[in-house]
Amino acid sequence: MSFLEIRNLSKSFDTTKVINDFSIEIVEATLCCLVGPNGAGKTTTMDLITGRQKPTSGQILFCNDDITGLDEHEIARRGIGRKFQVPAVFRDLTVRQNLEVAYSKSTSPIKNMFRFRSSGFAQKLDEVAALAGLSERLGTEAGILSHGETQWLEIGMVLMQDPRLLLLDEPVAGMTEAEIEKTVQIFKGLKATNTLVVVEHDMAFVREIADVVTVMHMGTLLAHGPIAEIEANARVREVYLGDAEA
Ligand SMILES: Nc1ncnc2c1ncn2[C@@H]1O[C@H](COP(=O)(O)OP(=O)(O)OP(=O)(O)O)[C@@H](O)[C@H]1O
Repeated sequence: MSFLEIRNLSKSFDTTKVINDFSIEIVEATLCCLVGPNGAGKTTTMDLITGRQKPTSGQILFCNDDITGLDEHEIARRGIGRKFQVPAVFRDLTVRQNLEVAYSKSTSPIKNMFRFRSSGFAQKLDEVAALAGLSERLGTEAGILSHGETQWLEIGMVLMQDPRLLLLDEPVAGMTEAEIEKTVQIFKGLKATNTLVVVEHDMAFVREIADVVTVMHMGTLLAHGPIAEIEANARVREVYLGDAEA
C-alpha cells in the first residue's frame, strides 16, 4: 500500500504556475526532507497536502484514499498533522496543559473529562513529553520556554493528536547550535514511530535526520533519494547546494 502519493500535482496563482507536474511517493515510517531554494514551492506543496490550498490539477492519495481538494479539517481528521514555523502555544498555560489542550482538540469534551483522568492518557502525555524532550518542563508556563523548547512543545502538541503523517515547516529555524543538536536527537526518536515530511533549509540538520531527500526547483521535482545521492547530483549542486555553499 502506498502511504502518501502525490501525482502530477500543479498549482497556479492567477497565471503563475508555482507547482508544475510534481510527483513523489512518501514511504511509511521514513523521514523525508523537502529542500530547495527560496520560492521552489515547498510551503505550497505542504499547503496542498494539508488542504490549506486546493490544487489546480493532479492528485494526492493518502493510504490509498484520494484526499485531493478535501477541507483542511477533514485531512487533519484523517491523520495528517502539521507544525508551522511560527509557534502557536498557549503562553499562560503550562507545558502539561498545552499538551492536554492539543489532545482535547481531537476528541469530544465529554470524552476528555474521563480521558484526562485515565492512566492511559497520563502515560500518553508522559511518552509525548519524553519524545519532545520536555519531561522536566511539564509544570513550566509555556511563555517562559526558550525558542527551542517552544518548538518542541509544538511538536508534542501535534503528536498528542496521534497523526499518521507529521509535516513540519523549518523546525530548527532560529535555534541555537545546542538546540539544533537536541532537535536532532528528538527527530531520531520521532523517526522510530512516525512518518515525517520536514521542510528545511539547514543542510547540516538534513544530513543528520533524513532517510530520503526531495529537492524542488521552480515547482518541479529536481531529485529524490538518499542524502549522499542528492549531494552528489550535479544538477542539485548547481541550482541549490552550490548556491547554499557560495
Ligand atoms: N498565495 C499566493 N499567491 C501568489 N503567489 C504565491 C502564493 N503563495 C506562494 N506564491 C508564490 O509561489 C512560489 C512558491 O512559494 P513557496 O512559499 O511555496 O516556496 P518555498 O519553497 O516554500 O520558499 P521559501 O523557502 O522561501 O519558504 C513563490 O514564487 C511565491 O511567491
